[in-house]
Amino acid sequence: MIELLTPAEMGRADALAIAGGVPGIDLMRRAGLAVADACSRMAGHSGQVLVLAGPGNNGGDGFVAAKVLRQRGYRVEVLLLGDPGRLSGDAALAFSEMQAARLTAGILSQDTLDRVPGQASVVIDALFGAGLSRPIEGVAGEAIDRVNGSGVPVLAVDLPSGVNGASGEAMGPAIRASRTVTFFRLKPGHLLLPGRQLAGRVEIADIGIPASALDEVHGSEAGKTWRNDPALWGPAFRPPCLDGHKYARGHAVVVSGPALSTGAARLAAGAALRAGAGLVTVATPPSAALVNASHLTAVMVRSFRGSGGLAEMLADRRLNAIALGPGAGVGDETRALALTCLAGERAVLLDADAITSFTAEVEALAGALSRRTGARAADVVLTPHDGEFARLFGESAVGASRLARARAGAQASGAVVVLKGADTVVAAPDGRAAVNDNAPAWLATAGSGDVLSGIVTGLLAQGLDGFDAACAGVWLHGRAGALAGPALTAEDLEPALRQALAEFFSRAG
Ligand SMILES: NC(=O)C1=CN([C@@H]2O[C@H](COP(=O)(O)OP(=O)(O)OC[C@H]3O[C@@H](n4cnc5c(N)ncnc54)[C@H](O)[C@@H]3O)[C@@H](O)[C@H]2O)[C@@H](O)CC1
Ligand SMILES: [K+]
Repeated sequence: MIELLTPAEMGRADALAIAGGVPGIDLMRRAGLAVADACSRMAGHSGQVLVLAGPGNNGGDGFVAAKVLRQRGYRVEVLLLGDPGRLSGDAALAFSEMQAARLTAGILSQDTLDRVPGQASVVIDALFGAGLSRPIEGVAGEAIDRVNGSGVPVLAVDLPSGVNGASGEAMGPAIRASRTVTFFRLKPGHLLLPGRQLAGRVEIADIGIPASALDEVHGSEAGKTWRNDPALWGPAFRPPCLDGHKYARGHAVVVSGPALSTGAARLAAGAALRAGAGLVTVATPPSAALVNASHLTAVMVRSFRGSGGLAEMLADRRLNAIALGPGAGVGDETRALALTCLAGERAVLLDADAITSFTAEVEALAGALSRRTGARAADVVLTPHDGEFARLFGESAVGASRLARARAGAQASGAVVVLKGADTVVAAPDGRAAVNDNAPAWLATAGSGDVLSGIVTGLLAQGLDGFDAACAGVWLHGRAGALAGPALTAEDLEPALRQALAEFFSRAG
């Protein structure tokens, strides 16, 4: 279940299920039951539950849950935002079924705000879900502030109210939930920040939408979106064959910076080797050759002079993946090296200074990419963090969500874009995208990005395509960070990567 559906796609999946003969009220009853089950687990055998219900179908799920919880013996209070007479469709039906079970609703207003959260041991947030269309204001916003300030555990229905399901952005006040029950598939807003933090632990409930609906709705004009998970890229990443040769696993090159900035390239090179590249060479300017050579053992060192020298080295077609950027320095020289890397039939990763060397000149980069030929023409990966992304693509892209920005960047450049952050997004030029959620906060440390570049380059050398290598690299990097644990440094990631790979291969069988 790694597909992510936007609220609009989810609405179409609901509609397809209904058109296929599953009544909408049945979907709502199953949704509400799943919410009631989650609430029972949170509240224990007894307790008081406050249900905040909105005017749409999210509120409808809340009415079903309220009724079920009441029947289970909980004390339940329902406060409805708006006029019950204006409820319509399945929500109106669920409201009357709740009333038939002798549970009435109060109206959420200034007069009833002091009952929020009152004596409740759990608050069910059924104000807004997929239908949130503007920032929450007025009494609903005040109720959200009161709930958030109370410390009472909150169970959100589908999405924490106020969170945009497509982007994870908080549109005005937003519920801070301890748990969220969503339906059929996760939404991008459950993984993108701040939505991920506001949703708490997310559970996915099956409400009877047939899997066939997924084929029709997942991946429309906006492209497919997934949670970054081994299920996405695992099939493309096989362990070495018993009768394999190291040359079959590629030869990665990492370009070193000058004498005083060589550590980044060595971190990347070590990670590329650990990720499984058969051979790894650090390509170094002559001034840094000695310092690189004195620190490297399994990784080879070769010196080159300027972009002409690098082009000569790269004439060896066995060098099938190259990384440039970590410690490279910003300027014309790095830019020329990047164009040299791109002008050949090999996979290329550009990071850090290599990206910044194209500041506001994405057309120059895109032009070089468009001239690429051969089987690996599309295997170019850019790994910017937010600042580097803004420098390359300009401020205009800054307002959009990280998912939309990464997609726009991939489309504008023609490269796979890894927009790094706590919620790293990987996007391909054709619109495919994956959102990563396994990286611990400890991973934000000096040199961590260099290790990521190395892992991705090592995977590119083994023949993974740009999107798979980027997704796998980001996931393995996050997993290595989690295994290395608190207070990790970039040096700790390489041994932890070994453990992450061992885990992955043992699960993949
Ligand atoms: N048949 C279905 O479509 C199903 C829907 N389900 C539930 O239905 C939800 C989606 O229902 P809806 O599409 O009705 O949307 P919501 O219930 O999320 O909200 C829509 C209503 O809120 C109003 N609204 C939106 N933003 C507002 C704001 N900031 N301030 C005040 N009012 C605002 C809209 O005008 C509309 O009346 C899902 O999140 C899920 O919980 C589930 O019951 C499963 C089945
Ligand atoms: K909600």
